[in-house]
Amino acid sequence: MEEFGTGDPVTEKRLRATTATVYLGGAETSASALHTFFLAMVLHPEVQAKAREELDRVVGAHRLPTFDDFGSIPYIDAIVKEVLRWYPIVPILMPHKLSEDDVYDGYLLEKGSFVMVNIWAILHDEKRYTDPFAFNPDRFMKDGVLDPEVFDREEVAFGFGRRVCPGRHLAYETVWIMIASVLSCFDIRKPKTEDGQDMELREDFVSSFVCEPKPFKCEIRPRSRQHLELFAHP
Ligand code: HEM
Repeated sequence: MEEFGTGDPVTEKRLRATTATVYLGGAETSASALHTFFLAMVLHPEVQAKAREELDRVVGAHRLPTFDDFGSIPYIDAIVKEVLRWYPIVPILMPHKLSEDDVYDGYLLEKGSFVMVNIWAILHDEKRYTDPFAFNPDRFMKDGVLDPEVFDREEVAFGFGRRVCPGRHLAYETVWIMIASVLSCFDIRKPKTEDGQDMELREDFVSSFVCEPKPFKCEIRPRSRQHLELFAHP
């Protein structure tokens, strides 16, 4: 740090605090989103098949997806949006204190009041989302592209106003590239029981400040030797 910085202790303290904040704010949340993604894929092989059709067509089998593919593989965006909507990582936000009087839906909210946003309710509102408890990325698609008419709020999952998640773009892109890369190369399935049947899995989530699936078993198999090589040595 000294080599690149000023050696100023205040700067160093800020750098340490910023690094810790990035880690504390970003590590568990992004990992939880991926955890939710794996559960959704085990439960919905038809979504994997659709994503793979898009990936094979646009990206092909000789390279991994990159950020240059952004905009060309909209179904992957639809999956990211649905992962963040289906079980929002932070279902109820920390209290926000109003810095001035506000009016919402005819109600006066006085300066100094605490407001807690219910992200879960917004993202499961039946008026906006048909069958809101179902995992269905197609709700964000129309005619093969993202539907601009859908109340698309992966942003809702990242909060609002001055305290909105500052890591939201990094988080979205991290989750996007992970999902695109994993689906390019791997098949995610229910594990088999001893008598060869698919093991039953349920949507079972930890209910705490950060929402993520309880541990579950799944099989993650390379689609082929070529896909495995590609993932290991991109
Ligand atoms: C899928 C991943 C993520 C989700 C769902 C998420 C969600 C959220 C939410 C809902 C808030 C509270 C916003 C509010 O109160 O209005 C928040 C705050 C915050 N997030 Fe994230 N986040 C994610 C990833 C990240 C990453 C990658 C970073 C850092 C690189 C990060 C850093 C922070 C910080 C520092 C805050 C506190 C902001 C403040 O209070 O001013 N988050 N996040």
